Amino acid sequence: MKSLYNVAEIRSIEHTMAAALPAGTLMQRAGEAATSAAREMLAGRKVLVLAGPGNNGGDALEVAATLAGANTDLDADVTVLHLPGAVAPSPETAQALARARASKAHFVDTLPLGRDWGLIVDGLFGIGLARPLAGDMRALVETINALGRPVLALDVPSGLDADTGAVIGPDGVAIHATRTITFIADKPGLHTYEGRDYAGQVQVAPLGIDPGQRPPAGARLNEPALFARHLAPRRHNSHKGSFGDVAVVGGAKGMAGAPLLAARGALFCGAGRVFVAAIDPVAAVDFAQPEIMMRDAQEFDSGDGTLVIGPGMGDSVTAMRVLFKALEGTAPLVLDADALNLLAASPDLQGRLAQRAAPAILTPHPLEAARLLGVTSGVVQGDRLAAARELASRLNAVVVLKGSGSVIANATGAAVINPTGNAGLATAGSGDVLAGICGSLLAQGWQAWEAALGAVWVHGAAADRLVAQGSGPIGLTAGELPVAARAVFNALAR
Ligand SMILES: NC(=O)C1=CN([C@@H]2O[C@H](COP(=O)(O)OP(=O)(O)OC[C@H]3O[C@@H](n4cnc5c(N)ncnc54)[C@H](O)[C@@H]3O)[C@@H](O)[C@H]2O)[C@@H](O)CC1
Ligand SMILES: Nc1ncnc2c1ncn2[C@@H]1O[C@H](COP(=O)(O)OP(=O)(O)O)[C@@H](O)[C@H]1O
Ligand SMILES: [K+]
Repeated sequence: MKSLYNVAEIRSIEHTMAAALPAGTLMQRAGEAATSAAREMLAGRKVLVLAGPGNNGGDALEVAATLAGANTDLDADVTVLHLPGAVAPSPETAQALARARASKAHFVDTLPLGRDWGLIVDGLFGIGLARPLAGDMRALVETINALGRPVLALDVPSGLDADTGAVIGPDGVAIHATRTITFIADKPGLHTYEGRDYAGQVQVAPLGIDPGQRPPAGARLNEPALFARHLAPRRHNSHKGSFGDVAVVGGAKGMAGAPLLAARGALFCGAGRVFVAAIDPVAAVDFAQPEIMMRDAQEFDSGDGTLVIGPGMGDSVTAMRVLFKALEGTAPLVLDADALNLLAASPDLQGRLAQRAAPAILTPHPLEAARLLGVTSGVVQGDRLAAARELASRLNAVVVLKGSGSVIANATGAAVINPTGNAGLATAGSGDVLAGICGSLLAQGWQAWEAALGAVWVHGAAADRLVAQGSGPIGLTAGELPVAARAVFNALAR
């Protein structure tokens, strides 16, 4: 299980472990693990180590001391830019400083110009960052980022909030790392919002702390093990009725494509029968995908089938009526796009959704989530896990808060961050495909929680597959996702 611990949880584990070990052990282990990572990354002799005022700086000083130590086989030329704070360092950091001072590393007060660093080690701030980087510190981070050299961040890229993945602001900056070695356990902020861009490749160094001894984490990373129980091979003796019906309700005038994309997502991920119930019907058949059955939303009765409601649905009276009927019924629901906006405008509909017994998955992007919560999208993005959890608990549904590192949350407070996907998905219609995949898995009998986890994982992996094949991220189209999702899904099911 890929657990994600927030700062409070990490501090508590650290506290327990530090009490059980000789003083300074954890920092020495952090230094050793980071030194191995640094050696793997070296792209030249010259190493710049940035050491801040706290224990993150202590970790960096351990790295400097080892890289430039007497016992090393490395011919590294280590420069330490040490930025002590106003308060005295912790005993372990003081010890690391003494070790570094006694090594061949040379200490400087300002960043030397024009050096072609083979590696920069970022030990400015870790989980103790308390306010935005400002003044000289801000200028230093901007200069380092502009150098474009390989950067190994210790624990967290300096300036990034380890809980939320936001650059600590207002008006803050953060180190752009090539790789982050994070200590004790993985952290949510490295995987969502701005985290993926700033952290680069993430490596976890447990520092000898047995994962089995850690308390359960508040969040985790998505992985197929979380939904694997639904990934059974198909029985020979099956028929289209075995895999459920999906009806996509949407497609107001000028937005006929959105429900078709969702319908294809549903079809290619295995739903038995797929309908589009259009608010403003324009075609009797989709000639590119004739398997999809076209209906008029005003007359359509989906029976027990799963409803994916919202793609391109608009906010007409018809749309409202259809949504109201869906909420009154007992069908499993996926609510996306305009259905979410209509829901946001109606406390009555929100109450009805919360009272329903049948499963529901909501797939808001940050602005849709903000409308539902009555806040700005900045507030949502500022703490994506909290926003997703709050929505899930208010609306008694599984919520997928989309975006880089989509967050899946449920009404009991569980939260999962999805690691698949890439910026190729930042294109019109990819969310429609996701909604269709969610509906497809619900229709095939998956529990809502696992359907959301599976759909988000497969959707992201489909985009990763397309990028690996050269079809993105630039110019990747939503229409390519269903076929790629099918390949990913079948590979998982095998
Ligand atoms: N305590 C432990 O047992 C371990 C701690 N470790 C390291 O220790 C780090 C946490 O250490 P700390 O709690 O000392 O925190 P940090 O080293 O992240 O930073 C805290 C220091 O920075 C100052 N500060 C915070 N925000 C600032 C800002 N915007 N501008 C200027 N100064 C600012 C604080 O006043 C404090 O002096 C972890 O991220 C990890 O790297 C590791 O060595 C593993 C073991
Ligand atoms: N940078 C990114 N990295 C990973 N996934 C992304 C990224 N940008 C967008 N996505 C995903 O693409 C989809 C976009 O959905 P949405 O915003 O609803 O767009 P649309 O309504 O045009 O389909 C979501 O699944 C979202 O998580
Ligand atoms: K750091």
